[in-house]
Amino acid sequence: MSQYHPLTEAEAIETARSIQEVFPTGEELVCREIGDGNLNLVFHITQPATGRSLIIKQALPYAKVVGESWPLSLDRARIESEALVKQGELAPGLTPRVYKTDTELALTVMEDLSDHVIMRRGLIDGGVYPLFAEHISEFMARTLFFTSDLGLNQQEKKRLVQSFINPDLCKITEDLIFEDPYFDADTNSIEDPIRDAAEAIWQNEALLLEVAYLREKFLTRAQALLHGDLHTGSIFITPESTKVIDPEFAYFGPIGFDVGAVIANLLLNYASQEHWSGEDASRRDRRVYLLNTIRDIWTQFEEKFRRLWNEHGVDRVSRAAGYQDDYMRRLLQDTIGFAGAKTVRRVYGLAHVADIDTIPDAAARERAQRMALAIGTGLIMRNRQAESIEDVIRIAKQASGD
Ligand SMILES: Nc1ncnc2c1ncn2[C@@H]1O[C@H](COP(=O)(O)OP(=O)(O)O)[C@@H](O)[C@H]1O
Ligand SMILES: CSC[C@H]1O[C@H](OP(=O)(O)O)[C@H](O)[C@@H]1O
Repeated sequence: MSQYHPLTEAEAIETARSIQEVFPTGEELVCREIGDGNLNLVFHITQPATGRSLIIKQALPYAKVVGESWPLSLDRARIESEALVKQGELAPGLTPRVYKTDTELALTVMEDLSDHVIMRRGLIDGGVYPLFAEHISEFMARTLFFTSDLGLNQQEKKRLVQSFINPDLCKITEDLIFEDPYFDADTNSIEDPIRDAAEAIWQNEALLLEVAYLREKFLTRAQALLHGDLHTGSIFITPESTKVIDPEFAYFGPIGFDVGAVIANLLLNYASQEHWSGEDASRRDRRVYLLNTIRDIWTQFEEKFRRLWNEHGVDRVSRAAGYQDDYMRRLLQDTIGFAGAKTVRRVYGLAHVADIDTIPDAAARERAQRMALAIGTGLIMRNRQAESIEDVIRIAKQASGD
C-alpha cells in the first residue's frame, strides 16, 4: 500500500532531522510551509541555534492552484528530483544540492537557497544581474547539448528518454500554452479591457497556423532533456550566483522551448516597465538592460553549444558541412517561436506573471498587457523567417516604441 500523504510540519521536521550532513546536532528545528508556486508544498526547515536550514518540496496529487478537481501524477516528484540531479551533474554549481529523494512520499530534500532571490521578484524590484547571461547560457548549453543525440550516445539517450516520460505535466503545457490561449477556453483569465486583443488572436488564422507548428514540435521533437518550465520564477539569483530550480516539467522536447522560456520572461518584464509614469528615463534604462541580456543569452548560448559540439560531439554524421549552421538557425527560429507562445499565455491564460499583474494602475497594466501580446504575436509570426536574435530586439522595440 502507498505510504503517500501530504507531510505535516512535524513530519517535515522529522525528515529534515535525518539529513545528518545539514543537521549533525540535535537542537530544535522550526518548519514553515512557504510554497508560492502553482503546484506543490515547500517546507522551509531551520535550526535557529546554528543558522542551518534546508528545503523539502513535496508534490500534491493535484494542481494546488486549481484544487483536487485537477489530479496530477506524483511521479512528477521523481522526475523533478532526477532532473535536478542530472542537471547538477551536467552544469555544476547552477542547481541546488539534492540531499534526499523519496519517491513514495513524492518529495525532494534540497539545499536552502534563501540567500538568493527568485529572479522574477528581483527583476520587479529593479535588480541587475551581470552574470546571469553567462550562467544561464552555460546551464542551457551544457544540459541541452549533453542530453541530445549530438552529445550523448543515441542508445543511452533513448534509455534516458524512458525515465523522463512526463505525460501529465506535458499535458498542462500543451493545454495552457498551445491550445487554450487560442480560443475562448474556460481556463483563460482575460481582463475585460484586453478582451478585444484576445479575440483578435483567436481570429488570426496565420497566427493559429504558426502555433500549430510550434505545438507539433513540442509534441514530437525529443531533441534533449528540457527543464520544461524555465521561467524567471524557476531561477534563484544574486549578482554573483544563479541556481535553476523546479524542473518538474522536464521531458525530452525541442531545445528552443527552454531558451525561449528564458527570453519570454525577460520580455514580459520588458513590457511591465510600462508601470513607470510619464517619460521616466528608468523605463528606457531597464529596457536596454533587458534587451542586452537577451542578446547576450542567445549569443553566449550559441557560442557555447557550438563549442561543446565541436569538442565533445559524439555523432559523426552531424559533422557534415553546413549541418551545424542549419541546426543552429532552426534552433534560433524555434526559440523565437516558443518565446512568443510563452509570452502570450502569461498575459491572459491560466497562470499570469506578477511582473504585469501587480502593476496597480489599470491603464499602465493594460498598456503592458497589449505590449506583451504585440511582442508575443510578433515573435510567433516571425519565427520561421528569423535569421538573428536582432529580430527579437527589433520586435520588442517596435512594440514599445523605444
Ligand atoms: N531550494 C529552495 N530554497 C529556498 N526556497 C525555495 C527552494 N525551492 C523552492 N523554494 C520556494 O518555494 C517556492 C515554490 O517553489 P517551486 O519549486 O517554484 O514550486 P512549484 O513547483 O509549486 O512552482 C519558490 O518560489 C521559493 O520561494
Ligand atoms: C496549473 S500549472 C500552471 C503553470 O504553473 C507552472 O509554473 P510553476 O510550477 O513554476 O508555478 C507552469 O508554468 C504551468 O504552466
